[in-house]
Amino acid sequence: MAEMIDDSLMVTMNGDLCPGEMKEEDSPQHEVKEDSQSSLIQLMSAVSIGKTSETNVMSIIDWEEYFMSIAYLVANRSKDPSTQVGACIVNQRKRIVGQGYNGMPRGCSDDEFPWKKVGPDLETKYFYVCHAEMNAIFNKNCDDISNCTIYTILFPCNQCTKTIIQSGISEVVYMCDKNKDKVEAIASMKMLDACNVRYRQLRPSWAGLNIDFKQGLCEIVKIGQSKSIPQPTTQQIDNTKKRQNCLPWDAYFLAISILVAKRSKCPEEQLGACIVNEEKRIVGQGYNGMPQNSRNVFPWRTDSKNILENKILYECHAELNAILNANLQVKGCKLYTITFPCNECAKAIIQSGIKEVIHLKKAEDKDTYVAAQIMFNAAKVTFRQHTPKDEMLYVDFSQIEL
Ligand SMILES: O=c1ccn([C@H]2C[C@H](O)[C@@H](COP(=O)(O)O)O2)c(=O)[nH]1
Repeated sequence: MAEMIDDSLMVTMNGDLCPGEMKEEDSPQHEVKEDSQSSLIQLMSAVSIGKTSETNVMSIIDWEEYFMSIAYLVANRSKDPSTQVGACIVNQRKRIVGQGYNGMPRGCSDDEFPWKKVGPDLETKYFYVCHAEMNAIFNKNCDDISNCTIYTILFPCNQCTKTIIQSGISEVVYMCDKNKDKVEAIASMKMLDACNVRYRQLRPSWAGLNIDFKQGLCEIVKIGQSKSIPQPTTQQIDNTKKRQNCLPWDAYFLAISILVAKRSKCPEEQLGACIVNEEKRIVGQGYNGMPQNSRNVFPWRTDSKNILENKILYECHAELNAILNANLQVKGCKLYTITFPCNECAKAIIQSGIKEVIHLKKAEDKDTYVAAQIMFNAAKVTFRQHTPKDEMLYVDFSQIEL
């Protein structure tokens, strides 16, 4: 049975939630101990935080939209000239544990293997290309993905379905079922039904994703709203050769960081970060938020004379959360982030063994960033600003006919 997704969620300036917001325990932020938390709650009541007269709102991407958006963004790495598919695997704590797109097997050159759709079997892509779902499973960043959900653009074929079932995934959420009458899809359904793996279609309420590298912002483009959004240039595609305009790695990881930021409830600035290992696997992602399980008791404001009523003492930064959310070793990894890390995050980056920081925006001239740079230099953590070639990336959700 198909399920509708929620509209984007809104949060008010003081952190109050609008109807339908996820409970705080659903947040993938790092955990805090319950006992230390209760004393904090008392403290917060004592300083009577909570209501402010401010009415600013910030849009937050819904979990399901977020995971499917990740799948669409990942698809932008595919070299397949005709169909770019993406998939992402999510565990019960709502952490992304695997991402993949359709491509040739490791070591099989994208330039040498065929991308043709028609011709003698051995000369078409079909015998060689690995599907997005299979790649997401093989790219997993933890040992066990049982009871996870896979978000995928296409309903999985029978081969991927076998891999999904054998890896213990318990739910498949897909957008497009254009292949539903093909024998491969029918076989998939038979296997999923027999093995009690749930599957459902996500009906899109959005047309695409507009990633603005200049501002470090992401806009969800709803259906019917797309006219104001710059459309990708249409060029003649040669679908016998590898796709040329695939998103470069640095731009891709920064785009992921921008999308991750869209989960942040911070009304002032939504920030995101991701950590990438040598194999180019994303091992951790994070956004700025209050400590996990803090039940929205902490303020988002920044303007109170009483420092205990401001967010600064409580907010966990995106970089810290990405490190704490990592499922694999972060030693030797790269960290991609929208803004240059503050001195506190710099300490966490250095202590965790991260070796390179790639930031989208220029570091502001403030002591916290100067201190971070001094420490990075001393610790031999390299850092560089990366400005993607294109200022905007439009991720088109209608690229695959629904
Ligand atoms: O579930 C699926 C089904 C297909 N793919 C990949 C395999 C190919 O690279 C393309 C399909 O190419 P067409 O030109 O549309 O036949 O999509 C996948 O990753 N997952």
